Amino acid sequence: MAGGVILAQLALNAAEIRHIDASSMQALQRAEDAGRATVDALRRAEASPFEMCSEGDLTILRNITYANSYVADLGRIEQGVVRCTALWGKLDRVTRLPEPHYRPRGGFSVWSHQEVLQTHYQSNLVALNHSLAIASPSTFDLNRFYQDVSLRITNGSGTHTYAERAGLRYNPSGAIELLPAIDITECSPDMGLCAQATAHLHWFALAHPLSFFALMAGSFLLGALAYLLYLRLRRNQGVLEKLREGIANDEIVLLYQPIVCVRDLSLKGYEALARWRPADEPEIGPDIFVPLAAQNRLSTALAKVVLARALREMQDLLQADPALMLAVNTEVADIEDTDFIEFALDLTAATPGLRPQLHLEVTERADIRSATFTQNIELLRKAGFAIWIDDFGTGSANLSHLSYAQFDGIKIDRLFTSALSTGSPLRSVVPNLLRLATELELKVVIEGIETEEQLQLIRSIAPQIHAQGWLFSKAMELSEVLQQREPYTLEEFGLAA
Ligand SMILES: Nc1nc2c(ncn2[C@@H]2O[C@@H]3COP(=O)(O)O[C@H]4[C@@H](O)[C@H](n5cnc6c(=O)[nH]c(N)nc65)O[C@@H]4COP(=O)(O)O[C@H]3[C@H]2O)c(=O)[nH]1
Repeated sequence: MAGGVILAQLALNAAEIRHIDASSMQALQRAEDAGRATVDALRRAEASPFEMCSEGDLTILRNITYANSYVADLGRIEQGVVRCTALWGKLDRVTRLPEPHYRPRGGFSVWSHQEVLQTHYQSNLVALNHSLAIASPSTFDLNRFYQDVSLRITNGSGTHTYAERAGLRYNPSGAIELLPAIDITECSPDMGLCAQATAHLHWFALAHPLSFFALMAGSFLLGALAYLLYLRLRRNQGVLEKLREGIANDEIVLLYQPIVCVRDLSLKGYEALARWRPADEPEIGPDIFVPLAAQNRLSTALAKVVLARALREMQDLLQADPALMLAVNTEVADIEDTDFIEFALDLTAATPGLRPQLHLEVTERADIRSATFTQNIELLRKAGFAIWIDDFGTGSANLSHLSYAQFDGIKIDRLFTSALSTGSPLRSVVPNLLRLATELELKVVIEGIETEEQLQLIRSIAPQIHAQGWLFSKAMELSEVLQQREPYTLEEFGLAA
């Protein structure tokens, strides 16, 4: 904010200095014009062939005066006495001129009009031999220049002032004069004239109060925005650091949601769903921390702890029932990461027989298609893992995926499941996806079964597929899974065998 005000102040003062300089240049130009015109009028008057103050002479003086806007009157002087003027004619009263105030080069004499005639206005008398020019008060016309600048027209040495005018101020009260007055003088040596312009520099805040307050408000807003941005970055960095520590310190726990066969509702496996339980803080859902990890190169670290924990917690169940599967979520970036592939192979090196029971579900959060992805899918499948495409049919996981690599199955997103029993235009998507899966020999799990009606519909279309959803169970704590509840029955859900 202070920087903005200082810049505005500097800009204002630079503009003011240019303005003062321009004022003195303009005033000097006017003074030169007036000087030349006066000299010209006097020389022409001197050239009059008529007797001094005769009718002919007065006519000549009048004609010169009419044609010259800088000269108010032209007269004749003899031995220091004014004899006549074009305006007044022959003078009865003797008007004796005092000693000239100033004698410029070329035989001229200059008086201040006020000194000679005690007029209230400011002007000059200039004489050359027998001729006298009475300048008009507007000869130097200083009032036509910027009103805020003080102007003074002088002779070259500054001893005679031809005209002067005080400048108005932006800040007439003049309460604050901490800033200096700037004085710029321009001279014309040929004419023996100088123009001096003076003005005080102004405080931006007083000269432009509205702009000042707008600048203050703008700077304040910018500052506040920058501060908020800083806080946000710091908070994000804080959360990220916490997540990094949370992954390392086993704060990522897993819940398990059952997956059943649609035909007879027999239990086919579980999907491991991660939760972040930071110490002394409320649980955080995967919708928040999974994308955060994905955006900050923590995805693989997360995938590793999830896979390791899932295997550690479910190994006994899997070994007890080789038909039971365990789905674990991964990102495309994890599959592309050699570190994760090696980790998965090492982790299961002692129990390779469990690999076909481990279903790695791949979710794509960014559009990444690489040769590494395809190669690693092949590698994992060769090693025995099953690879599934998660959220199939949604924007990020679609048909084009199937061309990258060979997959074992697709998970149909719950978006389409909820459309099944409504008048939604998406209603036909599930039957179409099922046809496609059959053609491509892909296994299918349909997600998000919430109602008996949806289960019934699915059973009528594709009894061979598997399903998961809140109708059967929400994601459960490991302790519940290990209690191994009674198998689901068709009757339980109002279905006939
Ligand atoms: N409304 C409704 N929802 C149902 C129903 N049945 C299951 N769900 C929820 O749908 C999500 C299914 O998981 P997903 O599609 O893999 O979607 C997952 C997955 O993409 C991601 N995720 C979860 N755990 C992990 C993980 O360990 N690693 C990675 N990379 N992603 C994970 O977070 C997403 C959300 O997981 P959750 O919040 O646990 O949400 C789970 C589950 O609780 C239902 O009948 N109705």
